[in-house]
Amino acid sequence: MALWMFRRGVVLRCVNCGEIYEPDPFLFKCRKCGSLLEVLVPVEGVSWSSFRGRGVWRYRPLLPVSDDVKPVTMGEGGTPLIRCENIEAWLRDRYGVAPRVYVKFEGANPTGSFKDRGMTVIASIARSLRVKLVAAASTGNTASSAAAYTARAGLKMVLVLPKGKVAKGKLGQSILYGATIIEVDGSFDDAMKAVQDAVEASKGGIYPFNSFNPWRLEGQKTIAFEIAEEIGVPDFVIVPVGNGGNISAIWKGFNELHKAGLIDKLPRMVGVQAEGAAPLATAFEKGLDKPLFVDKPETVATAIRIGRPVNWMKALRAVKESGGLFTKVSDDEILSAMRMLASMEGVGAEPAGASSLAGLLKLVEDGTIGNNDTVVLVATGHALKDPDAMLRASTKMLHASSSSEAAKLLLEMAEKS
Ligand SMILES: Cc1ncc(COP(=O)(O)O)c(C=O)c1O
Ligand SMILES: N[C@@H](CCOP(=O)(O)O)C(=O)O
Repeated sequence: MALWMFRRGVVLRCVNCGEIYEPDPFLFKCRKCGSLLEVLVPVEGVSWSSFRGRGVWRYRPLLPVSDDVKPVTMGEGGTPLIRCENIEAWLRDRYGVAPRVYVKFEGANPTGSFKDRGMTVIASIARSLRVKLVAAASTGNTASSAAAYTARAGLKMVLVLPKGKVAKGKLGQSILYGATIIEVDGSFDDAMKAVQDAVEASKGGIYPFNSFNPWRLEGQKTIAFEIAEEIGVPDFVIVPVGNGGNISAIWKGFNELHKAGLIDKLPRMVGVQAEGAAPLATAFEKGLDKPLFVDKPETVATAIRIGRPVNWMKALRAVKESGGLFTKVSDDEILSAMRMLASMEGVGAEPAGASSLAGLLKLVEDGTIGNNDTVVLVATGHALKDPDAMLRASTKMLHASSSSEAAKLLLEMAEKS
């Protein structure tokens, strides 16, 4: 086993039965009950001054890989945490409520989404293992990120994508980075099943970069580290949820800081799902402790068009343990939030990314979030990922038949303003 790769004291634990395993980069499910695993990293002796440099690798003392592993990195992480004073003023005018609102803009990562945080860690592990073939199912962002990081690591990448359901920017990126692509007739959940089945049958011959691989999620917990280091612990962190990996990783990050004594409280985690793809939000609403899987998920937010989230247990636990909640938003609310974030704050997020703002509006309206609350919206992906959605979200254009007519229109506008 590749024990040299892992920090001393790191173990794997089953999220369901609690069984503990030695760190094994090829173990993705509990041998006893078949549930997913999580990585436990020792936090003793870690202080704020342990962290050096910037981005994901700044937090190396809390990452599970040993110092002998050479990172495959492009400077991912260290994304801007942007105060949204225009949205705050709008909320004050409209609802008489004044929370402090920040956006963690994950679109600023090298391939335009939070996935890069996970991929830098898992690509470093995979390169050290010299794996022969990497695979991932994707709604698009995992694909483009995995394709980029495997290209950089010199690894062979195969992506399984739901045919016709991946936003153009993401598909274009995946092609550009040189991955082999299998388009499957079916949904993301079908693509995911194909990867899980093939990984299991290959007995180590195919290495998965999806979030059922717990080592990948370790990179994503650095979102929590960056937020806490920059502004302390917010009252709410609002996260768009599809497969459920990211919200659980962020929650894990806050917990590690808490355990290390670096923060003295924890945030409430809010998961946002689209109405047409809400297996977790619906279960939460009904007080169930299992998801209500959706066979034909539908939403304009293609990144979270997922009916059978593999990390459902971790995601439900994150929300419940934190005293948080799930909420559902409609496609119209998502597109309107996308427009609002861009036109009021200059932050261009893809539909799934903007759904965190749509969630905030719901929770301000129903009184869950109020005065003096500090809220961080995780804007998970860049607007450029999905040009069709940008065009759907944008306002109508004026037309001029000549340059002189365009100049005339401009002058008329100047007179009126
Ligand atoms: C832009 C974007 N937002 C949100 C999500 C949902 O994250 P998770 O699947 O970890 O719940 C994804 C994909 O997973 C995504 O690509
Ligand atoms: N939205 C995701 C879905 C699958 O990704 P994973 O993070 O669960 O591996 C994507 O971008 O493909």
